[in-house]
Amino acid sequence: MTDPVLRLNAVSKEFDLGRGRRLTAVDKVSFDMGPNEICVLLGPSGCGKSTVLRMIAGLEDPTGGQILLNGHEVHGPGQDRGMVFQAYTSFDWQTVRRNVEFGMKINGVPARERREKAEHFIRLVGLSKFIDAYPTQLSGGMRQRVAIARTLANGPELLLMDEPFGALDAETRWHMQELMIDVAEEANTGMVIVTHDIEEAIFLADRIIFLSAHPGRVKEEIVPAFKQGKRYDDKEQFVQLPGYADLERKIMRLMREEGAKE
Ligand SMILES: Nc1ncnc2c1ncn2[C@@H]1O[C@H](COP(=O)(O)OP(=O)(O)OP(=O)(O)O)[C@@H](O)[C@H]1O
Repeated sequence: MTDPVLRLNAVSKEFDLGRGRRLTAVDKVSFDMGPNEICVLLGPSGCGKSTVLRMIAGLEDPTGGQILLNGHEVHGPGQDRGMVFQAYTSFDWQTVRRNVEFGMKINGVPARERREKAEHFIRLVGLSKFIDAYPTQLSGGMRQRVAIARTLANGPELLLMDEPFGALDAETRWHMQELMIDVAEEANTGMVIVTHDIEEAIFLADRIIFLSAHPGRVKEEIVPAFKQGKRYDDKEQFVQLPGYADLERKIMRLMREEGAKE
C-alpha cells in the first residue's frame, strides 16, 4: 500500500456504564486504508462497528490507541470526513439543490461555485431531474442519494457511512450499491462503510475489516482477491464471478462462529 490515508493504531473504546462498571466495546483495532479505497467494517451485531466509525468521524474519542488521518491524529469532527447515517437527514423544507448547497454555504463557498458543485454531485447521484423537488416528494433511496450528494459536496477526503442502505428495500439497495461504486470512481473519495450484510460488503469493498463479536477485535482483514483489483458496478454479473461464492461462504462461517459467541 502507498502511504495510508487512514491508520487505526490499536484503537480501543471503553464505555463507562456507571457504578464502576465499564464495557470494552472495541479492543485494540488496527488497520490501514489507502487513498480512495472502499473499506467495509463487517461483523456480528454489537461487535463495535458503529463505535469504530464514530471514532473515525471524531464523534467519540478512543480510550486507547490512535486514529491518524494523513499522519495527523484525529481529534473531533472535521471537514475532511463526511458522515452519512441510515436515517434520512435532509432538510425537508428546502429543495434538493438547497440541501446540497447547504454545507458549502455555511463554509462561505461563493454562490456560482456552490451552484456548479451542487449540480455536479446531484448529477453524480442521478437526481438531476429532481433538483428543484423537496425531499418529501422523493423515495427513500432518492433521499439517501440527496444525503450522499450533500456530504460529497463538502469535499471530504473520507465518506463515512453507517448502514447507509439499511432502511431501503432490496431492489433500491442494489441500485444504491451500484451507484456507490460509480461515486467512488468519480468522486475520488475514500469510503468507510459499516454493514452487517455480507453480500453488500463483498460487492463494495476493496478491503473488509471483519470484527469479532463483542468486544470488537480485528478477526480478519480480507482483500477480495477474486476482484483482481477491479470494481464492478453490475451486481448480477458480480455474484457470478469465480471466487465470489467461496468468499461469501468463508465470511458466513466467520459470522456464524462469532455470532455463536454472543
Ligand atoms: N454510548 C454508549 N454507551 C455505552 N455502551 C455503548 C455506547 N455505544 C455503544 N455501546 C456498546 O458498545 C458495543 C458496540 O456497539 P456498536 O453500536 O458499535 O456495535 P455495532 O457492531 O455497530 O452493532 P449493530 O450492528 O447492532 O449496529 C455494544 O455492546 C453497545 O451496547
